[in-house]
Amino acid sequence: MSFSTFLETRNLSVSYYMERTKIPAVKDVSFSMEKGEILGIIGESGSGKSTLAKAILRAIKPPGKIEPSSKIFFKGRELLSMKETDFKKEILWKSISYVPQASQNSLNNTMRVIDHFYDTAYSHGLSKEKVTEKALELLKMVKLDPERVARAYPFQLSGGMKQRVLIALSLLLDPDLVIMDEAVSSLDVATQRYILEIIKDINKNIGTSIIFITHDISISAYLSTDILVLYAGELMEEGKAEAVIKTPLHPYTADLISSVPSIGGSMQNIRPIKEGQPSLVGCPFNARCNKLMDYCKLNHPEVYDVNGRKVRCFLYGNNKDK
Ligand SMILES: Nc1ncnc2c1ncn2[C@@H]1O[C@H](COP(=O)(O)OP(=O)(O)OP(=O)(O)O)[C@@H](O)[C@H]1O
Repeated sequence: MSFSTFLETRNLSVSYYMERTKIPAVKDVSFSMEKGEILGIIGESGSGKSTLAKAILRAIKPPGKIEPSSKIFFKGRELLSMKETDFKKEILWKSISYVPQASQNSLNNTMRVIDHFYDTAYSHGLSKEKVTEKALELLKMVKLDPERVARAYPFQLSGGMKQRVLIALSLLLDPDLVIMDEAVSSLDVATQRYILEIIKDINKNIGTSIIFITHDISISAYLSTDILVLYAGELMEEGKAEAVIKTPLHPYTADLISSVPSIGGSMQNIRPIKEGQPSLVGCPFNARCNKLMDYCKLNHPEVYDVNGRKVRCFLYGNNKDK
């Protein structure tokens, strides 16, 4: 790891140990991100996006387990080997915070919005005056009427407003990184766009780095500076967003892009992605791939470096004589 690396996972693997089977949800994922990036993590349902986010937050609960070979470096510290109390005191909320999936339900309807800010700040020793001042400033930043919303109960707010409250809350302790899991998925398209603009502004104006998890590649294309594509728990492609969207290298990324009207081109060019389950033998995408070679059926590709892009596909590996 270079000391300038902001976040780096190395061989991160997470499995859920059920009574009879082991579900490997995240497999050997190695990626890094620099400060100031908006990294979009995309993939279909079940591809391991939330599990990856929870691993960085050390929020994996049994039957889930982070495999021992995994490492997560953040600003020069290895997070998984930190004492839990140190992680909670020094990293969580203060350096890395999050907006969880289905987050609108994570607000407590019996507490006013401002009390959620007091609650979050409580264990970090901030005075009530300071928290009030900061909360109002943040509510304004996410384009809410600060005084009115601070006094409101969550049930008095729309879904989009609650989502903005949660984004404001995630910024309370000035974190370097916020992980947002499907933060706009449940909202209508106009509200989504409005919130994506706010997220872009936060990134630009206060420099907060963001990991934005979504199953919708058009959202990622719109928001992200960098994109990481997951399939069946594995990194399939990673690179600068513009390059990934304009010239996708992995057949799966290409299929995701051409299945979406807003970035795939005209309606005539839209192709639905072939259905199928991840394969347990060979390349996990082999049952759905339109560039399938015989070799992919039995062999598992590693991640290849293609001009600074990462891609897990034999089209880019040295597979001659195979
Ligand atoms: N608590 C759990 N117990 C058992 N298996 C789990 C648990 N949480 C996730 N999994 C399994 O791990 C795999 C990855 O799930 P994960 O929720 O991380 O995917 P995801 O890409 O975030 O999907 P979604 O977009 O639907 O949330 C799936 O096969 C899922 O069934």
